[in-house]
Amino acid sequence: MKIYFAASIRGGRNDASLYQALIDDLKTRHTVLTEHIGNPNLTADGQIQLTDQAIRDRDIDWLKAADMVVAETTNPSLGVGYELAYAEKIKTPVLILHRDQVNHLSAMINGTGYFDKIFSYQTVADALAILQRELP
Ligand SMILES: O=c1[nH]c(=O)n([C@H]2C[C@H](O)[C@@H](COP(=O)(O)O)O2)cc1CO
Repeated sequence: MKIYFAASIRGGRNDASLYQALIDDLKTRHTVLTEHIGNPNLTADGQIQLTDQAIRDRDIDWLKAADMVVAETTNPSLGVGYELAYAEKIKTPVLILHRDQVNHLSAMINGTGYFDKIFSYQTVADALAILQRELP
């Protein structure tokens, strides 16, 4: 499957190594369109070599091409919220991973019936087990 992995960039990069671990696992079985999100050298400035319009248009093209969106939502991100709403509009299936012990997922996501695969997890190993079970 082609997977659009969504996670925080300008919202903050504290979980960048976690994103990398999730992407590395998905890549063993699927194609990840947004590999850059796990890049440890990508800071909260974002992809400054591109214009914001180029980032947005490229990502929407990838979102339209994706079979599935996988989002790690613990670190709040406006961009991820936008991508999730877009996925809902174009009816792309979504899987959400969130660490409830860190914060509560936005009601605007948790309260949307379309998002019916929301998994709370604690450790990286838990998250990897969810991905391996749900996206074999
Ligand atoms: O440089 C970027 N590259 C990029 O692909 N994005 C996309 C992919 C991420 O899933 C999402 C992150 O949004 P934000 O930067 O608001 O946290 O937006 C966002 C930025 C910067 O906003």
